[in-house]
Amino acid sequence: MSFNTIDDLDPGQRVLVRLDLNSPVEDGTVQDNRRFERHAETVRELAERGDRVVCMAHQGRPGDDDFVSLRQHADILAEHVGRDVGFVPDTYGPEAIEAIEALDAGEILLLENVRMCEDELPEASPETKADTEFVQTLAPAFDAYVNDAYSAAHRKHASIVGFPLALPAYAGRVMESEYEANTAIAERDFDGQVTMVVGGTKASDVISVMEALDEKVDQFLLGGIAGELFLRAAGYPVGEDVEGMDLFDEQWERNADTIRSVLDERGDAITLASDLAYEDAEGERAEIDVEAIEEKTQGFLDVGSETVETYAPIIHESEAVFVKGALGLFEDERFSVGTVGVLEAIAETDCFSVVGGGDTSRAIEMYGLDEADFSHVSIAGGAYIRALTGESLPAVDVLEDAA
Ligand SMILES: Nc1ncnc2c1ncn2[C@@H]1O[C@H](COP(=O)(O)OP(=O)(O)O)[C@@H](O)[C@H]1O
Ligand SMILES: O=C(OP(=O)(O)O)[C@H](O)COP(=O)(O)O
Repeated sequence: MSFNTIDDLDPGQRVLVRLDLNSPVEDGTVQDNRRFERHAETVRELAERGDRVVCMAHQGRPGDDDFVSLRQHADILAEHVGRDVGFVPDTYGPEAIEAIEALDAGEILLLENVRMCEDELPEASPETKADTEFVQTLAPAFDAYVNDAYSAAHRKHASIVGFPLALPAYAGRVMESEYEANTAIAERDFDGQVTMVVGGTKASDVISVMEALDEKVDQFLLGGIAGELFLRAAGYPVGEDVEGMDLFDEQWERNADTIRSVLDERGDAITLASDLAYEDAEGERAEIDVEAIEEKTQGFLDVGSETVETYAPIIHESEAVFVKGALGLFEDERFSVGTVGVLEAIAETDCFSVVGGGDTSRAIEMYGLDEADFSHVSIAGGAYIRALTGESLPAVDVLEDAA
């Protein structure tokens, strides 16, 4: 390992731990997910060693609906850790410092959403971030900093890259295991067919992975919002916003040229959905062949069953399958057919398989699939993509420099 881990940190200290508890928020309620379960292991280990454990994390971005307090996160984390997790509605002010100083050995505290602090977000160098009031005020209350937030490791934010310059820095268990698994994949070669299932909401993630893994991946199977944008580039009347949506047009403006050129150059390696699913007037799932669509009048929320029947045999023939992003709005059972169908096909084979994405990995537990049927399930989205494409991660770079 190129950085220090908890094994290198003496127990009984005051430890500041960066977690990634960024979660789906539905009607103001934070949804439990794998990130809590995974990070709980690091937090429990530190508490059991007699450390005073202070956690910081983010939720959403200012201006978005899911930009909320971490109060609910503290309760969900506590359930997974099996110990109380205190919460203080402050990031680094007097209230936070007082709560930190009041902790006893083995106690756990979660600070308020770090993105409520002005110094956190604008991306900057580790030196600039280390110099902020946030880092300079909080760091002296601790003996060590542990970064467990692998899924936010691609961000040059204060809580990620600033603290390692101000405190002795270590990687947590999630950081360690995700780094090991995802980096190994980038360096691995496969003899047989390599397939990548790409979907989800972020077209730019999908494009960058398709461009960077051009040589390595033989077949890309598309779905989700990203897949619909590719259908639009292929000439189908879909992939645009209708009825107050804001998922497609802005992404299309930004990415249309790249999507067209990827499709042009790698068309033979790209399979698009042949049918799509939507909600009919009775509120039931209905499907339509893409050739039969004359005009988009409502949202398409999943790929259709025929598409799944095309994708499954391609997966069965593969030696390695990677997944990034869901093929539909799987959180709604009616539109889980594409995502679950593909995951089931992967689980049936003994190919090398990795499922990534904070949201997408949630489908595995939601639909009763067994994590043991996959080689690795990553709780990271953007960071996983960067690792797969061999890009370095700022959080890992600073941990390495610190070591
Ligand atoms: N057609 C669709 N309409 C609305 N949402 C979709 C559609 N297809 C996929 N999604 C959503 O995409 C989300 C996952 O995408 P993304 O955020 O890119 O991935 P991740 O967080 O897994 O990296 C899922 O929560 C799913 O509901
Ligand atoms: O959920 C996250 O990223 P992901 O959606 O790529 O998995 C991370 O918490 C990073 O959040 P951000 O993309 O708002 O910086």
